[in-house]
Amino acid sequence: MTVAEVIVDVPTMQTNRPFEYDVPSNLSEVVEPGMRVEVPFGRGKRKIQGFVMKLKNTSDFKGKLKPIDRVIDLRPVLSSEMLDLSSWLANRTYSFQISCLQTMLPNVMRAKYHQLVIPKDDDDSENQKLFQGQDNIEVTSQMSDETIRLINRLKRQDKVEIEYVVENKASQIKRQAITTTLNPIQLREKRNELRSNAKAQLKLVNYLIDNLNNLPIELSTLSSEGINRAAIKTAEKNDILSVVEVTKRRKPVGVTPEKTTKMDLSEEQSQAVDQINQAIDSKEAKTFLIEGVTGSGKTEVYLQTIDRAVTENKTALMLVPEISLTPQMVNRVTGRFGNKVAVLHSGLSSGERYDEWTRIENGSVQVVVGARSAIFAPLKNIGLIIIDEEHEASYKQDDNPRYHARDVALWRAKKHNCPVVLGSATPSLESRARAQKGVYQLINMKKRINQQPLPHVQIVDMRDSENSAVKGDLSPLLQDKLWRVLKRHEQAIILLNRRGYSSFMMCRECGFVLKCPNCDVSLTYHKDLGKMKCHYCGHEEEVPETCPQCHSKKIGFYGTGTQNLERQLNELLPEARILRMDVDTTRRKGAHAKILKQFGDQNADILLGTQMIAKGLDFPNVTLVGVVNADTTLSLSDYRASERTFQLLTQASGRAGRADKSGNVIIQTFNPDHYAIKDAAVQDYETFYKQEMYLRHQANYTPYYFTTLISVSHKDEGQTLKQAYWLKRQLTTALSDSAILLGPSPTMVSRKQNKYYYQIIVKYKHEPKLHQKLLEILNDTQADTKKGFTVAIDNEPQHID
Ligand SMILES: Nc1ncnc2c1ncn2[C@@H]1O[C@H](COP(=O)(O)OP(=O)(O)OP(=O)(O)O)[C@@H](O)[C@H]1O
Ligand SMILES: [Zn+2]
Ligand SMILES: [Zn+2]
Repeated sequence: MTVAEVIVDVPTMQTNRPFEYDVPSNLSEVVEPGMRVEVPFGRGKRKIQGFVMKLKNTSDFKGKLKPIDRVIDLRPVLSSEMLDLSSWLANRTYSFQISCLQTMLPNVMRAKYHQLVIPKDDDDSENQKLFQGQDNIEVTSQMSDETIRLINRLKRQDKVEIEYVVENKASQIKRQAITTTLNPIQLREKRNELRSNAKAQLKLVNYLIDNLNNLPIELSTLSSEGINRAAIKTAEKNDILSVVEVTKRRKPVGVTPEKTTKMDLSEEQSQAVDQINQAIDSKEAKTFLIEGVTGSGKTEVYLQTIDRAVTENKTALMLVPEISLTPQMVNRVTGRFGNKVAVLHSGLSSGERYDEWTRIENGSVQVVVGARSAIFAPLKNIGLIIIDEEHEASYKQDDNPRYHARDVALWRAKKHNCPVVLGSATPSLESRARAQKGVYQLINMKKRINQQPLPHVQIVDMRDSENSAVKGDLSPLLQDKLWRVLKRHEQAIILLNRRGYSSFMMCRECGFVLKCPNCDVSLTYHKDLGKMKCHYCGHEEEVPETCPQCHSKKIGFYGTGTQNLERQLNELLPEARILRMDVDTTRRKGAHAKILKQFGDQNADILLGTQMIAKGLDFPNVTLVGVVNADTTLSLSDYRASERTFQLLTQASGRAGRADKSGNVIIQTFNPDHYAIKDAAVQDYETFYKQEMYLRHQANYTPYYFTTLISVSHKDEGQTLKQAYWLKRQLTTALSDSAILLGPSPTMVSRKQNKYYYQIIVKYKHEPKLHQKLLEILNDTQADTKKGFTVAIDNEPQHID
């Protein structure tokens, strides 16, 4: 007997474990781990999907096992590595294993697609029997078991292959076309029936007769031949032709970049490359942290180490933040490795994405570049994993499963015995601290390429009378610098910092930001309460009318939009060509790339935008970067506020003066003395790191403490709060005295879709019972599902809001 362990697609706590099913003899040669199957579940005739995790010969189950109904995939869609990973991930992220399994598959495989069986050998007698002259056959649920078995045997004998075909609206264009069932003789008869003054009809029928080999013919083609819709309609009415829809496959557009070759490395680069290559050669699952200033040439280090892996017939995986997955970055990789590269990003239609996934899965590519979810790319024999801009919060998924790509990378590296390279000019404090302890190996790159100096940064104190007197958001100094850049035909980047925007209060006279007396994070305004509130401990107070520090009345909510700023720039510099990049201008597919190309081709002078323009960009003609409002990030109601500010300012400044012209940066702020701003101005990561570590230590935050965020929601606010307090009591019993419990407090938007959200923060160093307790809590809350509670657990949250 063969028994399959199956994870079923019923995302509840009770079903979050493998269920055993009998593999009926007709499927015994078909079912393999990693395939999806359809199984009966529960009472009644309900059929659900599941993933086969394991096959075995015995079962402890006393009764009669239900049989697997049918297989959905004719080949495994997940490897054994991925199956293992899903177990680990589910446990680590407190999510259902079924969600983890599904997360690993490309979107389309969760939706609709066809499987085609294609003969590799047309002359084979069994193939002839199966295909009966057809090019391929589609696998359907009606197919007999016998046929499925035959297909499976042929597949094993390598006589057929199975291809997934996506029914994809995005990558296919539907067009109208005409076709006819009439033969030339019938058509001529029809023509003879036409009146001689029916000129349009005559023309159409003649055209049809001449082009019978080209059917169906698109309406657009006909129209260019001077045949109009009316004529087609009439012909349709007279049964001469019919109008049909045809689909045309859209080829992904993209220019193949010019082939590049290895650059001669700088001293620092070659030291980095040597260390990493050595780890690749000796198959060491070691983690490197490259702390390299902006423009130090980290990308070339990535490329040359990837090259080593590829040369040794291994594969390499490189993650970049979605937003820096620009053509510039992609071209650098494809320019070096050509068609050995697969690129995964959200700009692809799901069909294109699926095609890339297939190329990876069947071993046609050796290098994968992609955003967060590319960490699940089905690569075999991985020799190197790279995470660029490793500090980026976007590497953590916001929804279930709340995984961090870095954790998954480290897990996979251990499986494959390969090094991981984390790179950044501004590493996350966690990673830098791990390097301090020797868990990661630190590689420093302190110099820019070609002896270029770091840009010259000036901090503008917006509290100064000269600056506060200006109408609008641009200080006289920034105005002057912009004007000079234009005159020299160079380019500028203007950053409007929108993070944390307008929910906090700041005094425009003295820069004072209203903070929580207990938690050292800023208070945020809760519209529904009309009060200022702390997201950590729940402390609340009235909205102040005057500044508690200087008693000025200029305290208020603070912020300008990009459109407004664009208008100000236009008024100030009417001759300047300005590109605006924000959520509004980048909504359409490809818009982001288009704007960057326009700027790169120097068809604009100023690129104005939000966070999305701050990192990764490498434009040689940019000599000025202006940050309009450095303070907004600083006022995030999150203990990472200073870290985020430092990172943003350093990264943004790093866009200036990367080639042979030197760069200038202007940072406008109301908090010129803040260490995050001062250290960013001199691009001094190490000094910032020390200061920030000291403060984190004082306040018991990461990386000195682990953090887990637990949020609970329900339609009724009283119920939510009650449940939150119950949760807190549960946790208290399981935790030692050294753990810190904060809350319950309402989240930033405490009411979403008519549900109330409260959260509890656990800070701890070593709590062996916590994990089990959290699983129990999830379980208990699930049992209460009828009452409509949702509990979410976020391990090491990236934002607390
Ligand atoms: N060895 C080299 N010789 C000449 N030019 C180089 C070399 N290495 C890198 N460069 C060039 O230096 C510039 C900066 O390199 P790169 O973009 O990799 O910097 P980075 O370290 O990734 O910086 P950031 O963190 O700001 O993105 C690029 O234009 C790159 O082509
Ligand atoms: Zn003040
Ligand atoms: Zn507080």
